[in-house]
Amino acid sequence: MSYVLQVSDISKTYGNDKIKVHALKKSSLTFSQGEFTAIIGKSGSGKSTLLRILGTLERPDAGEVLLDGENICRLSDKKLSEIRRRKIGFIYQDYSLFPEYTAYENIVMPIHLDGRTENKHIIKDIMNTLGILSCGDRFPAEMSGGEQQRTAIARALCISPSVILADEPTGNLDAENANEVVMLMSKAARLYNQTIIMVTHDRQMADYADRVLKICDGMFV
Ligand SMILES: Nc1ncnc2c1ncn2[C@@H]1O[C@H](COP(=O)(O)OP(=O)(O)OP(=O)(O)O)[C@@H](O)[C@H]1O
Repeated sequence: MSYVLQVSDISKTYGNDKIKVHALKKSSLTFSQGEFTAIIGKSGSGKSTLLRILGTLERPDAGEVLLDGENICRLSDKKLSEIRRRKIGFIYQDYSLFPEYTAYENIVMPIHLDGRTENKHIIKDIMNTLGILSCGDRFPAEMSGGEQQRTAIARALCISPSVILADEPTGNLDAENANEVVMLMSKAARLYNQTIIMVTHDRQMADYADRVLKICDGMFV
């Protein structure tokens, strides 16, 4: 079976000779195409460290990460930024939208930054799926938190990345909006066969995922 992401024996240690924090300890995981995975664990268990390594924002001290079969731990910074642009979608707790651009402009920004032109039909289809078709001309300040996060999800989906990494995507939302956002992520994974990995504190949010992984002190249990 081929996997979108294959993580083998990765370790990450922070600190110096006196104080060492083993954030990840020889962790191995695989992620399949179209699978929506939730990663849960207590504060400090290593969730964000893993997501940063999968997102090529940090390198592990040992082990390897294969994205579409390519070891992303050994690539140059230039190649990594290309991979981030084309193969990885990011969703953050604070939405990270540009306030001076409309929802539509925010959504298509990664395509434009890559020097390409968007297919308007595909963008409209994604916006429709996420229930934000009517928000296209609005600025982030004119949208609710839920609408802003759905815009951020559309932005991640529109490049059809190999994987979407979502770090506490519901952290700033009330219960109703949080449920809706995660339900839509689950729907998008199915509809677009999109691999999504979500880190969350919230066990209830994790229930929407196809698979829940628990991390404890840098190890998956
Ligand atoms: N840059 C860093 N320098 C030193 N220690 C770090 C650094 N980043 C993370 N750590 C430590 O590594 C461990 C794992 O941190 P990480 O941020 O991955 O946990 P987390 O599960 O995402 O926590 P939270 O849910 O609070 O965000 C923690 O003990 C943390 O203090």
